Amino acid sequence: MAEILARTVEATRRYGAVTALDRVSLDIRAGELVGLLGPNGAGKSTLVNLFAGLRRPTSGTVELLGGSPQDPVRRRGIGVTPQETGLPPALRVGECVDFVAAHFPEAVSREALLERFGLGDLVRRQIGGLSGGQKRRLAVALAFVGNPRLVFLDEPTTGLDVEARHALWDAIRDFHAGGGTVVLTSHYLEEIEALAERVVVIGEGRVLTDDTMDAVRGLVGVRRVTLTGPGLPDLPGVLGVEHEGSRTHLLTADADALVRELVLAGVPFSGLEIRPTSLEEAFLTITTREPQTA
Ligand SMILES: Nc1ncnc2c1ncn2[C@@H]1O[C@H](COP(=O)(O)OP(=O)(O)OP(=O)(O)O)[C@@H](O)[C@H]1O
Repeated sequence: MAEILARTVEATRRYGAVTALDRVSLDIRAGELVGLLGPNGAGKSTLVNLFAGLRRPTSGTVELLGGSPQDPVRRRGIGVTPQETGLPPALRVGECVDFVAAHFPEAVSREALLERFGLGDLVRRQIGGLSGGQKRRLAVALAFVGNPRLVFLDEPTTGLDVEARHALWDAIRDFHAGGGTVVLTSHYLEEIEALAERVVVIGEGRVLTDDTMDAVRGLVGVRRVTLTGPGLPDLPGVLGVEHEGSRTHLLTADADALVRELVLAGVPFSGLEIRPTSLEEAFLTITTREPQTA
Protein backbone atom coordinates (compact mmCIF):
# COMPACT_ATOMS: atom_id res chain seq x y z
CA MET A 1 0.00 0.00 0.00
CA ALA A 2 1.17 3.50 -0.81
CA GLU A 3 2.46 5.80 1.89
CA ILE A 4 -0.11 7.77 3.89
CA LEU A 5 0.46 11.47 3.26
CA ALA A 6 -2.35 12.84 5.39
CA ARG A 7 -4.57 11.29 8.00
CA THR A 8 -7.28 12.18 10.47
CA VAL A 9 -8.15 9.86 13.32
CA GLU A 10 -11.50 10.46 14.99
CA ALA A 11 -11.11 14.17 14.24
CA THR A 12 -13.86 16.39 15.58
CA ARG A 13 -14.02 20.14 15.05
CA ARG A 14 -16.57 22.32 16.79
CA TYR A 15 -17.26 26.00 16.34
CA GLY A 16 -19.21 26.91 19.47
CA ALA A 17 -22.38 24.85 19.36
CA VAL A 18 -21.79 23.75 15.73
CA THR A 19 -20.08 20.40 15.15
CA ALA A 20 -18.52 20.96 11.73
CA LEU A 21 -16.72 17.59 11.73
CA ASP A 22 -17.71 14.63 13.82
CA ARG A 23 -15.12 11.89 14.46
CA VAL A 24 -13.76 11.70 10.94
CA SER A 25 -11.06 9.12 10.23
CA LEU A 26 -9.57 9.33 6.77
CA ASP A 27 -6.27 8.39 5.11
CA ILE A 28 -4.96 10.11 2.00
CA ARG A 29 -2.36 7.95 0.26
CA ALA A 30 0.40 8.98 -2.12
CA GLY A 31 -0.77 9.17 -5.73
CA GLU A 32 -4.48 9.44 -4.97
CA LEU A 33 -6.87 11.95 -6.52
CA VAL A 34 -9.61 12.27 -3.94
CA GLY A 35 -12.84 14.22 -4.41
CA LEU A 36 -14.63 15.50 -1.30
CA LEU A 37 -18.30 15.85 -2.03
CA GLY A 38 -21.09 17.12 0.17
CA PRO A 39 -23.84 19.69 0.47
CA ASN A 40 -23.23 23.24 1.78
CA GLY A 41 -22.03 23.23 5.35
CA ALA A 42 -21.18 19.50 5.32
CA GLY A 43 -17.69 20.12 6.68
CA LYS A 44 -15.53 19.82 3.55
CA SER A 45 -13.63 23.09 4.04
CA THR A 46 -13.17 22.36 7.72
CA LEU A 47 -11.58 19.02 6.82
CA VAL A 48 -9.26 20.62 4.27
CA ASN A 49 -8.32 23.30 6.82
CA LEU A 50 -7.47 20.64 9.42
CA PHE A 51 -5.28 18.75 6.95
CA ALA A 52 -3.55 21.94 5.87
CA GLY A 53 -2.91 23.03 9.45
CA LEU A 54 -5.07 26.15 9.16
CA ARG A 55 -7.33 24.87 11.97
CA ARG A 56 -6.79 22.44 14.80
CA PRO A 57 -9.20 19.66 15.74
CA THR A 58 -11.23 20.06 18.92
CA SER A 59 -10.48 16.38 19.58
CA GLY A 60 -8.85 13.54 17.67
CA THR A 61 -5.64 13.81 15.67
CA VAL A 62 -4.48 15.07 12.28
CA GLU A 63 -1.22 14.07 10.65
CA LEU A 64 0.43 15.59 7.63
CA LEU A 65 3.42 14.00 5.90
CA GLY A 66 4.09 11.94 8.99
CA GLY A 67 4.04 14.86 11.44
CA SER A 68 2.03 17.78 12.68
CA PRO A 69 0.21 19.99 10.15
CA GLN A 70 1.45 22.95 12.19
CA ASP A 71 5.08 22.04 11.50
CA PRO A 72 6.45 24.45 8.85
CA VAL A 73 8.66 21.71 7.41
CA ARG A 74 5.63 19.49 6.69
CA ARG A 75 3.66 22.40 5.34
CA ARG A 76 6.35 23.11 2.80
CA GLY A 77 5.48 19.72 1.27
CA ILE A 78 1.92 20.71 0.47
CA GLY A 79 0.07 23.31 -1.57
CA VAL A 80 -3.32 24.77 -0.68
CA THR A 81 -5.92 26.82 -2.48
CA PRO A 82 -8.55 27.86 0.07
CA GLN A 83 -12.12 28.50 -0.97
CA GLU A 84 -11.54 32.24 -0.80
CA THR A 85 -8.25 33.97 -1.31
CA GLY A 86 -7.29 37.61 -1.10
CA LEU A 87 -4.29 38.33 -3.28
CA PRO A 88 -2.46 41.67 -2.92
CA PRO A 89 -3.89 43.86 -5.70
CA ALA A 90 -0.79 45.99 -6.16
CA LEU A 91 1.56 43.06 -6.83
CA ARG A 92 2.19 41.92 -10.37
CA VAL A 93 1.38 38.29 -11.18
CA GLY A 94 5.06 37.39 -11.57
CA GLU A 95 5.99 39.14 -8.30
CA CYS A 96 3.27 37.26 -6.45
CA VAL A 97 4.55 33.91 -7.77
CA ASP A 98 8.13 34.87 -6.82
CA PHE A 99 7.01 35.89 -3.34
CA VAL A 100 5.30 32.54 -2.70
CA ALA A 101 8.16 30.61 -4.36
CA ALA A 102 10.66 32.20 -1.96
CA HIS A 103 9.11 30.14 0.87
CA PHE A 104 9.98 26.81 -0.76
CA PRO A 105 13.34 25.10 -1.24
CA GLU A 106 12.43 23.55 -4.61
CA ALA A 107 10.01 25.93 -6.25
CA VAL A 108 9.02 25.34 -9.86
CA SER A 109 10.02 27.85 -12.52
CA ARG A 110 7.76 30.87 -12.76
CA GLU A 111 7.45 30.60 -16.53
CA ALA A 112 6.53 26.91 -16.48
CA LEU A 113 3.95 27.44 -13.76
CA LEU A 114 2.24 30.41 -15.42
CA GLU A 115 2.26 28.59 -18.74
CA ARG A 116 0.69 25.50 -17.21
CA PHE A 117 -2.16 27.58 -15.79
CA GLY A 118 -2.69 29.72 -18.89
CA LEU A 119 -1.34 32.86 -17.23
CA GLY A 120 1.83 33.25 -19.30
CA ASP A 121 0.70 36.50 -20.91
CA LEU A 122 -0.21 38.10 -17.60
CA VAL A 123 3.14 37.94 -15.82
CA ARG A 124 3.48 41.74 -15.66
CA ARG A 125 -0.18 42.49 -14.96
CA GLN A 126 -1.13 43.83 -11.52
CA ILE A 127 -3.36 41.39 -9.68
CA GLY A 128 -5.95 44.12 -9.04
CA GLY A 129 -6.45 44.35 -12.80
CA LEU A 130 -7.15 40.64 -13.36
CA SER A 131 -10.61 39.28 -14.05
CA GLY A 132 -12.27 37.09 -11.42
CA GLY A 133 -11.46 33.96 -13.40
CA GLN A 134 -7.82 34.98 -13.87
CA LYS A 135 -7.47 35.64 -10.14
CA ARG A 136 -8.93 32.23 -9.37
CA ARG A 137 -6.52 30.54 -11.78
CA LEU A 138 -3.62 32.36 -10.13
CA ALA A 139 -4.85 31.30 -6.68
CA VAL A 140 -4.91 27.68 -7.83
CA ALA A 141 -1.53 27.96 -9.57
CA LEU A 142 0.03 29.22 -6.32
CA ALA A 143 -0.78 25.86 -4.67
CA PHE A 144 1.68 24.25 -7.10
CA VAL A 145 4.57 26.75 -6.80
CA GLY A 146 6.47 24.82 -4.14
CA ASN A 147 6.59 21.55 -6.08
CA PRO A 148 4.32 19.93 -3.49
CA ARG A 149 3.71 16.21 -2.98
CA LEU A 150 0.13 16.91 -2.00
CA VAL A 151 -2.29 19.70 -2.91
CA PHE A 152 -5.60 20.63 -1.30
CA LEU A 153 -7.90 22.51 -3.65
CA ASP A 154 -11.10 23.85 -2.12
CA GLU A 155 -13.59 24.55 -4.91
CA PRO A 156 -10.78 25.26 -7.39
CA THR A 157 -12.87 26.15 -10.41
CA THR A 158 -15.68 28.19 -8.88
CA GLY A 159 -16.39 31.17 -11.08
CA LEU A 160 -14.47 29.85 -14.10
CA ASP A 161 -16.03 29.46 -17.52
CA VAL A 162 -16.12 26.04 -19.15
CA GLU A 163 -12.91 26.51 -21.14
CA ALA A 164 -10.92 27.76 -18.16
CA ARG A 165 -12.35 24.95 -16.02
CA HIS A 166 -11.26 22.31 -18.50
CA ALA A 167 -7.80 23.86 -18.80
CA LEU A 168 -7.49 23.71 -15.04
CA TRP A 169 -8.61 20.08 -15.00
CA ASP A 170 -5.79 19.34 -17.45
CA ALA A 171 -3.26 21.03 -15.16
CA ILE A 172 -4.54 19.02 -12.18
CA ARG A 173 -4.42 15.80 -14.23
CA ASP A 174 -0.82 16.57 -15.32
CA PHE A 175 0.22 17.07 -11.72
CA HIS A 176 -1.43 13.79 -10.76
CA ALA A 177 0.05 11.94 -13.73
CA GLY A 178 3.48 13.08 -12.53
CA GLY A 179 2.89 11.35 -9.19
CA GLY A 180 1.22 14.23 -7.31
CA THR A 181 -1.54 13.63 -4.79
CA VAL A 182 -4.68 15.76 -4.92
CA VAL A 183 -7.58 16.35 -2.54
CA LEU A 184 -10.25 18.56 -4.01
CA THR A 185 -13.69 19.72 -3.04
CA SER A 186 -16.19 20.79 -5.61
CA HIS A 187 -19.81 21.70 -6.03
CA TYR A 188 -19.60 20.62 -9.63
CA LEU A 189 -20.40 16.94 -9.66
CA GLU A 190 -19.08 16.70 -13.20
CA GLU A 191 -15.76 17.99 -11.89
CA ILE A 192 -15.50 15.23 -9.30
CA GLU A 193 -16.68 12.78 -11.95
CA ALA A 194 -14.06 14.01 -14.43
CA LEU A 195 -11.13 14.03 -12.02
CA ALA A 196 -11.52 11.93 -8.91
CA GLU A 197 -10.75 8.25 -8.60
CA ARG A 198 -11.89 8.08 -5.02
CA VAL A 199 -14.93 9.89 -3.70
CA VAL A 200 -15.53 10.76 -0.08
CA VAL A 201 -19.09 11.93 0.53
CA ILE A 202 -19.46 14.07 3.64
CA GLY A 203 -22.75 15.03 5.26
CA GLU A 204 -23.31 16.81 8.56
CA GLY A 205 -19.68 16.39 9.52
CA ARG A 206 -19.56 12.63 8.98
CA VAL A 207 -18.08 10.49 6.22
CA LEU A 208 -21.13 8.92 4.59
CA THR A 209 -19.30 7.04 1.85
CA ASP A 210 -15.66 6.52 0.91
CA ASP A 211 -15.16 4.49 -2.22
CA THR A 212 -14.05 4.45 -5.84
CA MET A 213 -15.93 6.63 -8.30
CA ASP A 214 -17.42 3.56 -9.96
CA ALA A 215 -18.58 2.10 -6.67
CA VAL A 216 -20.22 5.36 -5.61
CA ARG A 217 -22.00 5.61 -8.93
CA GLY A 218 -23.11 2.01 -8.64
CA LEU A 219 -24.12 2.38 -4.99
CA VAL A 220 -27.68 3.04 -5.79
CA GLY A 221 -27.67 0.09 -8.15
CA VAL A 222 -30.40 1.59 -10.27
CA ARG A 223 -30.15 1.65 -14.05
CA ARG A 224 -32.16 3.82 -16.39
CA VAL A 225 -33.54 2.00 -19.43
CA THR A 226 -34.78 4.46 -22.04
CA LEU A 227 -36.79 3.56 -25.15
CA THR A 228 -39.43 4.74 -27.56
CA GLY A 229 -42.48 2.48 -27.67
CA PRO A 230 -46.21 3.06 -27.48
CA GLY A 231 -48.34 1.44 -24.78
CA LEU A 232 -45.78 -0.38 -22.68
CA PRO A 233 -47.36 -3.03 -20.45
CA ASP A 234 -46.61 -3.29 -16.72
CA LEU A 235 -43.28 -5.05 -16.47
CA PRO A 236 -41.75 -6.75 -13.44
CA GLY A 237 -38.81 -5.08 -11.71
CA VAL A 238 -39.68 -1.53 -12.79
CA LEU A 239 -39.07 0.86 -9.89
CA GLY A 240 -40.24 4.00 -11.63
CA VAL A 241 -41.46 5.30 -14.98
CA GLU A 242 -40.84 8.77 -16.43
CA HIS A 243 -42.03 10.13 -19.76
CA GLU A 244 -40.10 12.71 -21.73
CA GLY A 245 -41.66 13.52 -25.11
CA SER A 246 -41.84 10.26 -27.04
CA ARG A 247 -39.22 8.65 -24.79
CA THR A 248 -39.94 6.53 -21.74
CA HIS A 249 -37.44 6.05 -18.92
CA LEU A 250 -37.77 2.90 -16.85
CA LEU A 251 -35.79 2.68 -13.61
CA THR A 252 -34.75 -0.80 -12.61
CA ALA A 253 -32.21 -2.67 -10.51
CA ASP A 254 -31.79 -5.32 -13.23
CA ALA A 255 -31.62 -3.87 -16.72
CA ASP A 256 -30.81 -7.21 -18.35
CA ALA A 257 -33.93 -8.88 -16.94
CA LEU A 258 -36.08 -5.91 -17.94
CA VAL A 259 -34.89 -6.03 -21.54
CA ARG A 260 -35.59 -9.77 -21.66
CA GLU A 261 -39.13 -9.09 -20.38
CA LEU A 262 -39.63 -6.40 -23.02
CA VAL A 263 -38.62 -8.80 -25.78
CA LEU A 264 -40.71 -11.69 -24.37
CA ALA A 265 -43.75 -9.40 -24.13
CA GLY A 266 -43.41 -8.76 -27.87
CA VAL A 267 -43.52 -4.99 -27.30
CA PRO A 268 -42.38 -2.95 -30.32
CA PHE A 269 -39.70 -0.54 -29.15
CA SER A 270 -36.80 1.39 -30.60
CA GLY A 271 -33.83 3.48 -29.53
CA LEU A 272 -33.00 1.36 -26.49
CA GLU A 273 -30.48 2.98 -24.14
CA ILE A 274 -29.23 1.75 -20.80
CA ARG A 275 -27.42 4.18 -18.58
CA PRO A 276 -25.89 3.78 -15.11
CA THR A 277 -27.01 6.24 -12.49
CA SER A 278 -25.15 9.51 -12.61
CA LEU A 279 -23.00 10.64 -9.72
CA GLU A 280 -25.68 13.24 -9.06
CA GLU A 281 -28.35 10.58 -8.54
CA ALA A 282 -26.02 8.55 -6.33
CA PHE A 283 -25.06 11.66 -4.36
CA LEU A 284 -28.67 12.62 -3.67
CA THR A 285 -29.45 9.12 -2.52
CA ILE A 286 -26.45 9.00 -0.18
CA THR A 287 -26.93 12.43 1.36
CA THR A 288 -30.67 12.20 1.87
CA ARG A 289 -30.87 8.72 3.35
CA GLU A 290 -31.04 8.14 7.10
CA PRO A 291 -27.62 8.51 8.73
CA GLN A 292 -26.13 5.20 9.81
CA THR A 293 -25.33 4.94 13.48
CA ALA A 294 -21.63 4.62 14.14
N1 LIG B 1 -15.14 29.85 11.54
C1 LIG B 1 -16.34 29.30 11.76
N2 LIG B 1 -17.12 29.73 12.78
C2 LIG B 1 -18.32 29.17 13.03
N3 LIG B 1 -18.87 28.17 12.31
C3 LIG B 1 -18.14 27.72 11.27
C4 LIG B 1 -16.86 28.25 10.94
N4 LIG B 1 -16.38 27.59 9.86
C5 LIG B 1 -17.33 26.68 9.51
N5 LIG B 1 -18.39 26.76 10.37
C6 LIG B 1 -19.59 25.91 10.32
O1 LIG B 1 -19.17 24.56 10.24
C7 LIG B 1 -19.99 23.84 9.34
C8 LIG B 1 -19.16 23.22 8.23
O2 LIG B 1 -18.65 24.27 7.43
P1 LIG B 1 -17.65 24.03 6.19
O3 LIG B 1 -17.28 25.37 5.66
O4 LIG B 1 -16.57 23.13 6.61
O5 LIG B 1 -18.61 23.25 5.18
P2 LIG B 1 -18.44 22.98 3.62
O6 LIG B 1 -18.85 21.57 3.41
O7 LIG B 1 -17.09 23.39 3.19
O8 LIG B 1 -19.55 23.95 3.01
P3 LIG B 1 -19.61 24.73 1.59
O9 LIG B 1 -19.83 23.66 0.56
O10 LIG B 1 -20.81 25.60 1.77
O11 LIG B 1 -18.33 25.46 1.44
C9 LIG B 1 -21.05 24.83 8.86
O12 LIG B 1 -22.19 24.67 9.68
C10 LIG B 1 -20.40 26.17 9.08
O13 LIG B 1 -21.35 27.19 9.31
